[in-house]
Amino acid sequence: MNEPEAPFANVAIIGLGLIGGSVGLAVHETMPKVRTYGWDADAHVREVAAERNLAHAIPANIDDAVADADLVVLCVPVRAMESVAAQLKGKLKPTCVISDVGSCKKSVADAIARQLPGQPIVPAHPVAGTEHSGPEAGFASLFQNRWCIVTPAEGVDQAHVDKVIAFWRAMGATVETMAPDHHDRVLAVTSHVPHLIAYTIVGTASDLEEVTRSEVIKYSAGGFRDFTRIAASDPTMWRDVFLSNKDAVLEILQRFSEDLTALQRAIRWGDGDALFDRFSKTREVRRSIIEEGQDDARPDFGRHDHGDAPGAGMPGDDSD
Ligand SMILES: NC(=O)C1=CN([C@@H]2O[C@H](COP(=O)(O)OP(=O)(O)OC[C@H]3O[C@@H](n4cnc5c(N)ncnc54)[C@H](O)[C@@H]3O)[C@@H](O)[C@H]2O)C=CC1
Ligand SMILES: O=C(O)C(=O)Cc1ccc(O)cc1
Repeated sequence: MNEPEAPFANVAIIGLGLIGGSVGLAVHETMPKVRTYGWDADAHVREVAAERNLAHAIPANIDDAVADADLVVLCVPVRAMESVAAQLKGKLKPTCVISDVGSCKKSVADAIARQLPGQPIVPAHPVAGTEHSGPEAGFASLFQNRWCIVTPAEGVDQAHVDKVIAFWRAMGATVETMAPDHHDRVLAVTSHVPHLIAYTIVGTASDLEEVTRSEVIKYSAGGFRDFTRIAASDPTMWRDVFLSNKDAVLEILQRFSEDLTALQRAIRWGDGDALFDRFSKTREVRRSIIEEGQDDARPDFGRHDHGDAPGAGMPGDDSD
C-alpha cells in the first residue's frame, strides 16, 4: 500500500516533554519520510530527548531547529508560548505554519499572533495525555484514536488548516475544528475544572491530621485514587492553564459552587428528595455516555472490543 504523502517535509518541535516527545515519536512511526528537529530550553531535557530519539536532530540553539521547518509545533506550557514565539521572529520561512498543543486556545493564539504577525497560525489541542511529564514520558501511540481539536484563526488560508488536520490524522487522531473561545469553555467543564476539583480534594485530605491522613491512604477507594492520579499532574502546566483560561474556568466554577451549595443545603436540612433527584440525573448522564459508545475519551471507543481498544494499557494508564 502506498503511504499517503506527509503534509510537511520538515517539522520542528519546541518543548520535548510528554506531548512534544510523543509528537516526535508519532511522526517517526507514522510519517517516516518527515525530518524532525527538536529543541527545549532545558539542556538536560535535550540530552534525554537525544537518547530517546524524540527528534532526528536536536541542535543546541532554537534558530537551527526552526530554520528549515515547514511546520513548528510549540509544546511548552501555555504561558511560555509567547516568549518562544518571540524567539522565532525573523527566523522562519515565510510559508512555515506555526501550531501549538496548548490545553487552552484563545490566549495562546493571541499571544503567538502578537509575536509573529503574518505567519500562518493553526493551533491544535490533542485531547490526550497522562499525569506524567518530561522527556521520558512520551510514547508514539499517545494520539491514536484520540480527539484533536483544531482552532484556526479567522482568515487563515484553508490549505494550511487542511495540512495541520492531515498531520494529526496521520498520527491517528480524530480531528474536529472549533472556534477558540468555544474550545476554552468546553474544556473548562470537561478538563480544567475537574483537575481543579482533584487538586482540591487531594489537598484537603492531605491537610487532615496525621492519624486520619494515614487512614486516607490505607482505605483510599477507587474514586479517591482516581483523584490522586489527576492531582499528580504537572504543577507548571496546570498553573498556566488556570491563569490563561481564567474567564471560562471562573464562570464554570461559579456554577459549580452554586450547585455544591444546593447539595450542602439539602444535606443540612435532610432533604433526601433533592439529593436523590440530583444523583438520579447524574446517573443518567453516565448511562447516556455509555449508550453513545463514549465510555472513554477515545472517539470510537465502544465500537471496538474494549480489551484491545487502541490505547488500552498504554503507559501512564494507571487505572486499576
Ligand atoms: N500533559 C498533558 O496531558 C497534555 C498537555 N497539553 C499541553 O501540552 C503542552 C506541553 O505539556 P507537557 O508536554 O505535558 O509538558 P512537559 O512538562 O512534559 O513538557 C514541557 C517542556 O517544555 C519545556 N519548556 C518550558 N518552557 C520552555 C521555553 N520557554 N522554551 C523551550 N522549552 C520550554 C520544558 O523544559 C519541558 O521539557 C502544554 O501547553 C499543555 O497544556 C496538551 C494535551 C495534554
Ligand atoms: O490524564 C488525564 O486524565 C488527562 O486529562 C490528560 C489531559 C490533560 C490536559 C489536556 O489538555 C488533555 C488531556
